[in-house]
Amino acid sequence: MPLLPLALPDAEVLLDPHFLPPDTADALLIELTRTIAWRQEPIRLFGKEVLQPRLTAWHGDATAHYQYSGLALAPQPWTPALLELRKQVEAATATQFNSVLLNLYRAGQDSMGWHADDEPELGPAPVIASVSLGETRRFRLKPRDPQRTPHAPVALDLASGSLLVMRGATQQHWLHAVPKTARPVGPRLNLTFRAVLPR
Ligand SMILES: O=C(O)CCC(=O)C(=O)O
Ligand SMILES: [Fe+2]
Repeated sequence: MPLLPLALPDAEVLLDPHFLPPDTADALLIELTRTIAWRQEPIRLFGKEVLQPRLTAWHGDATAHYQYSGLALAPQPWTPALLELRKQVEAATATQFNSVLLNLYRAGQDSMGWHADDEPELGPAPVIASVSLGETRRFRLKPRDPQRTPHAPVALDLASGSLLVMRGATQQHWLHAVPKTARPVGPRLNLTFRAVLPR
């Protein structure tokens, strides 16, 4: 299925809800849940050390160092499953990626707060390619400055096997989040492929 653009001002967001066949998505979810060395990283939130409300892992080329929410992350090496998925994502997006951030939302209380992927090492207009596996969770987007970008917040339900691409000025003008949900939900695994610039 093709990537279809969403009509949003000051952004380039594209979605393919059926990027991976359901069987492939299911198998990948099981394999990655089992084999990735998941960690719950501490972050500083309003001056306090807390644990991130999700599990994470960072894989990529040895040169792809990355700062994330104040964490300096050295990448773990690519695994065969991650390399295969990268190949498919690169073909679909005509973009090359040297790293991937994995997030495991164990249940509804796991989340990601409002942010933009605007770290300097991603460059001014990064392409972020996001594959979701497992439980459908709501992904929200809202303008950073509603004066400049007059648009209501957007909610996308990212189902298993979907591919979401954010590129162009999206990170400059929009924020995104995966809020907690009170619904009883199973695990969701998300992979965001990124191109980290050399230091
Ligand atoms: O889980 C998601 O869909 C979003 C992940 C995300 O925004 C990130 O890794 O920066
Ligand atoms: Fe993000």
